[in-house]
Amino acid sequence: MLFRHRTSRLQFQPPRRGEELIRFEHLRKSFGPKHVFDDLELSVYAGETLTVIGGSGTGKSVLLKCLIGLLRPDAGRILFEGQDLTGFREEDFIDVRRHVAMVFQGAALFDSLTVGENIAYPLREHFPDMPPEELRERVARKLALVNLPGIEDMRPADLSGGMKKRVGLARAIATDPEVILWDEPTTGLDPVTTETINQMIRSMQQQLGCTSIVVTHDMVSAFSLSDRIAMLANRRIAQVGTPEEMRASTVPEVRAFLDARRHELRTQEEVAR
Ligand SMILES: Nc1ncnc2c1ncn2[C@@H]1O[C@H](COP(=O)(O)OP(=O)(O)OP(=O)(O)O)[C@@H](O)[C@H]1O
Repeated sequence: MLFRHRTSRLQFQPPRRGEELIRFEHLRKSFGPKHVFDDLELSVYAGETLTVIGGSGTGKSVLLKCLIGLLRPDAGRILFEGQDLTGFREEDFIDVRRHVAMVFQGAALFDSLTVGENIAYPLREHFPDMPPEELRERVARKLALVNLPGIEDMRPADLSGGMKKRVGLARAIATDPEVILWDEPTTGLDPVTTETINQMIRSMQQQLGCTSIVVTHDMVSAFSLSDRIAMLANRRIAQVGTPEEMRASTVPEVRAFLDARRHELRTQEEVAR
């Protein structure tokens, strides 16, 4: 069933898999004297999982925040489905965030609300007319999708770190976004929970056809999850390519970054053998 939502400036036609969905064009961003991006260019295609890697402070989180309007670029354009978001007002970004959902590093759940109320929150915001039974049904469906059925009445304080991340994901996908942004989804998790979260990222792509942009320090996850990997260095994208292309890279910044993490990646290959 379709529900009324606020008048939208964003005209969104779901793109076909493989079509360009997002383009960062000549992006510049500084904080005072600190230049984070200088003429950054990057395209993201519908249905792909793109991982953004790079050293600490290279602007991985800033890139995600610019896309959903939490930060504004100084110059350049961000095209979403061909529409330039840089002229959007704060209220226009509410609609962008219905299509592009961010799963925050710390899950960022409201502790005073139950799990069910946390997941219902964005639905109430975007679909004020949705009847309570439809709300309940959608919340239940999203919890089932993250393999946590029936925990609506629990409180965030009673959940493990991995469960919180999955509830954070259920809330992020409550509005059926086309794009999911993952900010360090596996940081601080043990290997088993890391694999569970990685499976979630894959299943969002396979079951829902979502496009994912993943920011991570975890090279093992980056290489196992991604259709493409983009590396940020020196205020721009140093290279973007498939995991195989990145492994074989001769771009100096990429080579140096990956060589410094050779041990992590070698261990992964040994485990895979
Ligand atoms: N709101 C802000 N105000 C001032 N400086 C900021 C702000 N947000 C980010 N920065 C600066 O921009 C740079 C890039 O930050 P960002 O958080 O995107 O890095 P990152 O690549 O995600 O790093 P990490 O891997 O350590 O999380 C950093 O130097 C950071 O201090």
